[in-house]
Amino acid sequence: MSLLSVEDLVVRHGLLQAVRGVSFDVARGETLALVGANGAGKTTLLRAIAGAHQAASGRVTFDGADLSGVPSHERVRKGIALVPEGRRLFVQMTVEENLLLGRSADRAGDWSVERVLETFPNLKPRRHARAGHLSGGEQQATAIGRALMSNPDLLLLDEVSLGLSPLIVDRVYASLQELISSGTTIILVEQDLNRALSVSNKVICMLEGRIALAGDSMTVSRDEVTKAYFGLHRKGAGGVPA
Ligand SMILES: Nc1ncnc2c1ncn2[C@@H]1O[C@H](COP(=O)(O)OP(=O)(O)OP(=O)(O)O)[C@@H](O)[C@H]1O
Repeated sequence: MSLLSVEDLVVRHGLLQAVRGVSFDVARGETLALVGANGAGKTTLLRAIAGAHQAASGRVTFDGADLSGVPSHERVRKGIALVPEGRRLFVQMTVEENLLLGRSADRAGDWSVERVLETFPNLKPRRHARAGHLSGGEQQATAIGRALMSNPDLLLLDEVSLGLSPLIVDRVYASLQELISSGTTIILVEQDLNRALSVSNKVICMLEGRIALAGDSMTVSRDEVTKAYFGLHRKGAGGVPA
């Protein structure tokens, strides 16, 4: 049975349909990369799964339970944790205090402040620093750590590399790789196609609110994804922009 099942989901911002009838499944232990151009609907889809944005129609089923009408804080209790774009840390609070907020879901599991600091060693010396004083990479690690502290079954990561230097992105991804190896189920939105394909088992490319391409990350070609990204696959156009 799938851990997450999304069926014909429609999500609106006012009159705009940002997600238009999207369906897919994620099995336990899988990593799904969501790619697509700006405005394709990736963030809106993640937020709808997390319950941060209400769907207009369709269904999200998690671990066999229909989540329709279930508010976001209840979804965290059920095991869905979102690391939002822009991190959204409490800047006046320390790293440790931000991490401990993840505990409010009160879910059983192995994640502790110590384990987060082991996973993200760059945070160790910053444990008592205010989040507002951290570098971008340290903030990102804190945001992921805070989500892990809820002992999630499903981790939703929205553009974790945004605004970070390539070196720091490498570090964040090295830590993510450990999470993936330990069996955490992840959906991640990533702009960098190579990174998205290398870290995931499955990839979905969104275009204007719809799934333009869904495939196996190992077998799908970069060209196919790039074409789907630009909507060239359905127009039958030949070349892929450089
Ligand atoms: N709060 C909002 N109010 C109105 N429209 C919105 C809102 N958030 C997103 N949109 C619109 O919904 C569509 C999907 O946006 P969304 O942020 O989900 O896309 P995305 O693929 O995550 O893009 P990005 O990479 O730019 O974050 C876009 O047309 C966007 O302008």
